Amino acid sequence: MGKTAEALLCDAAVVGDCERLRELLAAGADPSFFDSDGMTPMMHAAAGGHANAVSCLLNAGAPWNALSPSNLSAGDFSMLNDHQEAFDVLLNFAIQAELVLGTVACGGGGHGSASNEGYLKERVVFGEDRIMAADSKAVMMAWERPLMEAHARAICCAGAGDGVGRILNVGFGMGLVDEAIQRYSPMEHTIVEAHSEVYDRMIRSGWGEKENVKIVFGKWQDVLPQLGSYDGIFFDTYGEYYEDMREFHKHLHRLLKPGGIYSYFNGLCGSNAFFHVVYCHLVALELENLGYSTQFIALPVKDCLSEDVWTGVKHKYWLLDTYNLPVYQAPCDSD
Ligand SMILES: C[S@@+](CC[C@H](N)C(=O)[O-])C[C@H]1O[C@@H](n2cnc3c(N)ncnc32)[C@H](O)[C@@H]1O
Repeated sequence: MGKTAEALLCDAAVVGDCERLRELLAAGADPSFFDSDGMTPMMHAAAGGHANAVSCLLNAGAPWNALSPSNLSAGDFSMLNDHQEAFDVLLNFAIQAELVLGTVACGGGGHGSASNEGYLKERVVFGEDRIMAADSKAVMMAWERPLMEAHARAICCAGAGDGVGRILNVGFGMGLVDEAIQRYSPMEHTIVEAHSEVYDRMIRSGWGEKENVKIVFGKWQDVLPQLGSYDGIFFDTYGEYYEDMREFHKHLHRLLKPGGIYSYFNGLCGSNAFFHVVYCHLVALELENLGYSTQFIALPVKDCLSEDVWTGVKHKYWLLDTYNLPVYQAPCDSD
């Protein structure tokens, strides 16, 4: 029996034969086909570094975000095999697609993709090393402590000399970032928290009595009028979507002082390396358009993430070896 048009498409993609690909596509071969190994023609083209074949398949409607059985996309195959040109083609296409169509690749934002309203009404369970919401989903986990310490450093250590000014943290969770912020003795440290049980726990553990701490209870969306302007801001909520974070970004021009530093928990698409890169670029594009300068600090996380960290957790929200800590600086007055 002869091969199907789709199998031939995969063969042409493996060797990067663009003429043959065009012929087969023109005759109606389906570019979104998965072969018996769960690979699409574009994954084959990307794995072989055939950038022109990747373009040809994208133009024919092949999905850039299809996943193999091991959860790898065409972009991941280009990254894994160091094929820069094929990677660039896929990255540019994915950014354009996400800009137009929104959150195709990853519905969720940083921590969790449950409904925020639903989560805020649920009970949470506080453990030694985690806060859990319903359905065995982790709201926050202690393995992130070094990341939170690095975020605190980024938002507190911007200015030269004069001590640390006014800092805002949105989302208290386990208080890891806030503990780290306190070590810099900021002039003022405002914390926004919307979950009543997390808030009660903060109060019970003495956060309300700290001289430089101001706690604002409520959803950040509702308490914006109570907030001032800050030298450093960290954003890390739960159960919100990328769209919610974008909404928060619309208020940065008022919340962040000129030259101030903004950072957020960068868990966007934390279970797929290529999708994660796409979302790092999307946020950077969005904030650079507003005049912010961007820097990502690469932090290895393999060592703090043994498999048993996730015992009892339904959704492993971070699977990558490197955490990209975002540091955005607001334009200075004179910029
Ligand atoms: C991932 S935890 C934050 C972890 C924190 N960065 C730490 O170092 O422990 C997210 C927190 O955001 C809170 N939260 C969720 N939605 C919120 C909202 N809309 N406004 C303010 N806080 C929110 C959650 O209750 C939770 O305490």
